[in-house]
Amino acid sequence: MPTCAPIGTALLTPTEMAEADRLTIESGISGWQLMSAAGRAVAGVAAEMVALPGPVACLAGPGNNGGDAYVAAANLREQGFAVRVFALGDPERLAGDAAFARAAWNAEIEPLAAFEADQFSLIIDGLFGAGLSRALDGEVANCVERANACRTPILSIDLPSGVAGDSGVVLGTAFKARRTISFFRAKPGHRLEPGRSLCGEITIRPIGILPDVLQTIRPRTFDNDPNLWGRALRWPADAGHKYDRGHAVILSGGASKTGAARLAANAALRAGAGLVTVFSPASAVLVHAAHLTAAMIKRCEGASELDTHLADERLNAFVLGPGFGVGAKARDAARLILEKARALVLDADGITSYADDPRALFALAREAGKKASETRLVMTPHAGEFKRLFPDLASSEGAKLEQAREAAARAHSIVVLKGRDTVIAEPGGRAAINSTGTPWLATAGTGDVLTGMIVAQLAQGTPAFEAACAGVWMHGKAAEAFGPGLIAEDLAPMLPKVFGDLARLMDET
Ligand SMILES: NC(=O)C1=CN([C@@H]2O[C@H](COP(=O)(O)OP(=O)(O)OC[C@H]3O[C@@H](n4cnc5c(N)ncnc54)[C@H](O)[C@@H]3O)[C@@H](O)[C@H]2O)[C@@H](O)CC1
Ligand SMILES: Nc1ncnc2c1ncn2[C@@H]1O[C@H](COP(=O)(O)OP(=O)(O)O)[C@@H](O)[C@H]1O
Ligand SMILES: [K+]
Repeated sequence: MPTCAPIGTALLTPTEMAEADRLTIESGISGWQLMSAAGRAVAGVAAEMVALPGPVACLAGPGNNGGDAYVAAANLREQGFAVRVFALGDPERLAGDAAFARAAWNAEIEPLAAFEADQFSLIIDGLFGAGLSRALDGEVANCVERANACRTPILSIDLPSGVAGDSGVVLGTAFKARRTISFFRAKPGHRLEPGRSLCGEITIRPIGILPDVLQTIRPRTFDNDPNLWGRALRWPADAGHKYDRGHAVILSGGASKTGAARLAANAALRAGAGLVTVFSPASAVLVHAAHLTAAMIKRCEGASELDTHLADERLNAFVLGPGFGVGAKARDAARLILEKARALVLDADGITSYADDPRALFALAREAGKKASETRLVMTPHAGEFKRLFPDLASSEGAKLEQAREAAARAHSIVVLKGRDTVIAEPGGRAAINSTGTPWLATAGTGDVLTGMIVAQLAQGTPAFEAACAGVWMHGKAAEAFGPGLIAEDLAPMLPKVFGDLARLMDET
C-alpha cells in the first residue's frame, strides 16, 4: 500500500495565523523579518505579472497588510519599476513593523482619494488582510469598485481586501484579484466561495514561520487532499479476496426511478468495493437486470425483507436516497440499517424524508455511533437538502464551514455539504474543504455517483470522515480528468486514472 504523510494540509483562520506569527516571533525570528520576506515575495509575484517599468500602484492600509505593501513597493522600485503608493488613513499613524516598512519606502505617499485605477499596469492591494474586522464602506468601497471596473490586473496581498479570511464571505465589497499571494498556509477564505473566486490564482509562500507551530495551534480545518486521508484509504491486498474489500448495498427506488441507484452502484464498484448489490423492489428488478453486469441485484420490497437481508453481516455499507422516494419507507430503511450499526450514506430523498423530524435521525446516528464506536452516518446534502434538516444553521449567512461543523456535531454524523467548495465535517470539529472538480459537475446524477464513491471507501473499512473526504476528492478528480461535456455516467470510468494519479502522489510524499 502506498504511504502518505500523516498530517493534513492545514488551513489557518486569521486568529490561528496571528498565533503562528506570535509563536514564531517568540522563538527568535522578528516580525520585521517576516514582513520583509512577505513584502519581497509580493514583489516577486508582481514582477511576474507586469513588464518593466510598470507603472504599479501599491494601495496600503492601516495595518500590517499595508506594511507588506510598503516593503513590496520599495522592492519593486529597486527592480526599476515606476511605483506610486496610495495610503488609506494617515501613514504617520502606522505602528510597529508597518511603520518600519513605511520608513523604508521613504518617498511620496499619496492619499487613496488620488488613486486612479486605469493609469496603472498593475494594482497591488495591501489595504486589509487577516485584520479585516468590518464591512468596507465609503472611500475604500468606492476605490475597490473603481478598480474592479477597470481592466488593470490586481494582485492581492494575503486576501482580496473585503474577503473574510475565516469564511470567504464578502464584507461590504471586495477586490476581484487576478492573483493572491498569502503566506505559510492558506486560510479557509481562500477556499470557500465567494472568496475562492475573488482570489484568482493563489500562491502560498513560506516566509520563515516555523511549521512546528502547528503542533501548538492544532488546526481543525484542512485542505481536502490525500495528505489528510491517504493513509486511511484501503488498497487491495496482494493476496486479498473480494470480501476483504467489503460488500456495498445500494437501495433502489421503483421501476421508473432506477438510474440513480445504478449510477451509485457502478461508481461503488469502480471506487473499490469488493461486491455491490442493488436492493430493488420487485417491480424494478428486471429493469436493473437489463443494465447491470458486475453489480448484483436482490429483491427487497420493504422493511421486513430488508431486515432479513441485514442478517448477512458482510453487507457492511449502504446508500439510501438517490431515486428512492420520500417517506416512511425511507425512514424505516435508515432505521434498520443504523440499528444494526452498518455504515450508511444518506442522500437526496433519504435526507428529505427526515425534514419533519430531523432529531429522530440524529438519535439513530448517535446510537449507531455508540454501538460501533465510530461514526456510522454520512450525509451528503446540497444546500437545499441541508436547509431541510438544519433550517436554523442554513439561515446564518454565508459561513458554510461553520454550518457544516455545527450540523455534524448535532447529527452525530459526517456532513458533506456539497457545492463548488464542498465542506466535509465530522462531529469532533475536524473539517476539510474540497477544491477538486469542475463546473461540469453541475449536472443531473453526479451526486448519486458521489454516494457510490463514498460507500466504496466505507465498505472497505475506511473511517467515515476519511471515506467521505476521499470520495469527494476522487469525484472532483474524475470530473477534471474527463473535462468538458461531462455527464454523470462519465465519472466512474475515470477512476482508474484517478487511482493511478493518487498512487503516484502518495509515493511522492
Ligand atoms: N504571519 C503573518 O500573519 C504575517 C502577516 N503579515 C501581514 O499582516 C496582515 C495582518 O495584519 P493586521 O493584523 O495588522 O491586519 P490588517 O492589515 O489586515 O488590517 C488591520 C487594520 O485595518 C483596520 N480595519 C479592519 N477592517 C477595516 C475596514 N473595513 N475599514 C477600515 N479599517 C479597517 C483595523 O482597525 C486595523 O487597523 C496579513 O494580512 C499579512 O498581510 C505579514 O506582514 C507577515 C507575516
Ligand atoms: N459548480 C460546481 N463546481 C464543482 N462541483 C460542483 C458544482 N456544482 C455541483 N457540483 C458537485 O456536483 C455534485 C452534484 O450533486 P447533487 O446536487 O446532489 O446532484 P444530483 O442530485 O443531480 O445527483 C456535488 O458533488 C457537487 O459538489
Ligand atoms: K489585501
